[in-house]
Amino acid sequence: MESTLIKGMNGGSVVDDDKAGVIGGGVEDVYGEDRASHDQAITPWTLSLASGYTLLRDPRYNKGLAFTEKERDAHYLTGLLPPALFSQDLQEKRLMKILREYQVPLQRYMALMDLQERNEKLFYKLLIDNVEELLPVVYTPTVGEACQKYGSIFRRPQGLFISLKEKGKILEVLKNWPEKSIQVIVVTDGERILGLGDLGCQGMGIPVGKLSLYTALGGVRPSACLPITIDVGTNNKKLLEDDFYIGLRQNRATGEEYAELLEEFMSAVKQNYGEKVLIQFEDFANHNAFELLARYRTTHLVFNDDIQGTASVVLAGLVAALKLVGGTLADHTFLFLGAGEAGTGIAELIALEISKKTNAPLEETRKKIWLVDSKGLIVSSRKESLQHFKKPWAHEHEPVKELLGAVKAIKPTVLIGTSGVGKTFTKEVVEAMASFNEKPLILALSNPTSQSECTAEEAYTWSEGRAIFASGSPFDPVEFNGKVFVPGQANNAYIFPGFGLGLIMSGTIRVHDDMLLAASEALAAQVTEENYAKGLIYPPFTNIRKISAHIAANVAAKAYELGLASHLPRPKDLVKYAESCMYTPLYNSYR
Ligand SMILES: NC(=O)C1=CN([C@@H]2O[C@H](COP(=O)(O)OP(=O)(O)OC[C@H]3O[C@@H](n4cnc5c(N)ncnc54)[C@H](OP(=O)(O)O)[C@@H]3O)[C@@H](O)[C@H]2O)C=CC1
Ligand SMILES: CC(=O)C(=O)O
Ligand SMILES: [Mg+2]
Repeated sequence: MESTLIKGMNGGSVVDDDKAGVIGGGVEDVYGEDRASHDQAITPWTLSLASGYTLLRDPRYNKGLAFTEKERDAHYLTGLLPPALFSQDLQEKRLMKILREYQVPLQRYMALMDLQERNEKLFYKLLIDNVEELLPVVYTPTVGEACQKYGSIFRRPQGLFISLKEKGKILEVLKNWPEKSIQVIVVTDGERILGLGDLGCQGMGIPVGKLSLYTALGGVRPSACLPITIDVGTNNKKLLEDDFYIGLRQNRATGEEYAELLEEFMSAVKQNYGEKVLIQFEDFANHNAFELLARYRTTHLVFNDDIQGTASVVLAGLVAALKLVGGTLADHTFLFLGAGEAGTGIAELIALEISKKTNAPLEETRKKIWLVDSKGLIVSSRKESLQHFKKPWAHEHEPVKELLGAVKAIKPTVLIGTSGVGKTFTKEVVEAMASFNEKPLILALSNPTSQSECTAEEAYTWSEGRAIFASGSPFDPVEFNGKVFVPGQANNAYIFPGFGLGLIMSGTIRVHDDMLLAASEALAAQVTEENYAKGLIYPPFTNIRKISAHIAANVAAKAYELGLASHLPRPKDLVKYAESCMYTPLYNSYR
């Protein structure tokens, strides 16, 4: 086969003629490319081939019918495409029409994954321009169903699979990944996928989905994102017996065997990608999650989204909600259903924020926060038998077995669901909240929708329209007594993309709790009077890139303040700098 060298961006054959382009999400396309987020120059596509056939199958550079006549000529594409020329906007219009025709959410998910595999820029343009419509497809709730059925819908592998079989050669496996300049890794071991439990290797849908949000919502370029699933087996009997299961067919490795694999992975990542690669732990079970975070937070740039990202987003919602319910955080009483990663992570950040604001010690500020787990209210008489992360919450109180009893005994102003169990905020629970609160604040955070502690309709109806409600997975607006209530989405997707961008653009080497508070503060500040008027405690996702830029700026500012940032000098205007770092999915022209 005769070789023809085709060069991309750095070969000088790509022209930025989209400089003035504006795409959705409220961020102007300053550079037409995401240059400022590059540590090194972009690797161009340099292919040896006889025709442009390969170019059409390279999702990073393929433009499909948007290749111009000149490009078709220059890149051996003539005849490989039908004659029509489509603009990127027309391509988007066509695809959105097709997507809307699918009745089944999983079909939309599969169509979007196919698009990502076929034409990356178009995929991200769709996602950014139609974020509210497509978020529930690439993310919760549909991604949950996709993970459950991953084996059956599997077409082409996405991300990197590292299994127990690769023990001793993880560095080699990392080197198989085609991209060398990685800035964010989202990694799972699949043991606690949303509220759906152990999905083993099929949890891969989560890192893939989270990273597509890193790009669409936070502007981190796709080539810098690496989804990883660590497969140590699964204890899900149904999957082990499923002919189409794609993972190792064995029970989960635990103890030393698990710890050694993770240690090798963490060392290999640092060796291969350096000190500044962000590793986001996602959907690990809590018996590993807390330990991994504690072990690696002083040696690596690590962030646990379920513990820390969730805490930051919920704190933002609570701070914003004060405008509607009044008082300061310290005036409120919090009750959680669920005392795992999300529950105790949020509780700790609320206590920290109150402590910072009031100068009261943490031990004191924790006392207004109560948690219920599967055995009932966490109280001091249970202390001995509690997991370490629950112990700080074992306050003096008589034992209470059920949530309803706890609600009646504690009389919280804020009720937060982080149990992973649906329908647990019953009519009686919501009515009790509404009986002693003028505006009960109710957050049903568990994902996906099937696991939500209650629906938006239930929260508004049972509280007679008085609840301020937000949920982990989205719900449609609800009409009650002639008034339309718009529920917010309390999901860590508001935080992690901007948070990660802030770390990357400042070259930060460690995550500090104050950065979570900084992210929270930035998000809360983005809620407008118009949002409050609708009862919203989060801004809509439509402007998420603008929001992410503000979060990134606040996080980076904190990193510089703490002396943890390495990109010097510090840019003067961090919001503008964050925006200039963001990847935009507009096509380049090829000479
Ligand atoms: N909206 C968002 O952004 C986020 C939402 N989540 C969601 O939160 C949920 C929990 O996640 P995570 O905290 O990581 O999970 P964990 O497994 O760490 O914690 C679950 C907690 O819920 C408790 N629990 C389970 N069943 C019941 C029950 N019937 N009654 C009372 N308590 C119960 C468990 O009790 P015990 O300890 O006794 O077993 C445990 O304390 C998931 O659905 C997840 O999708 C998570 C992160 C972010
Ligand atoms: C949103 C998320 O991270 C979770 O449900 O696990
Ligand atoms: Mg998660």
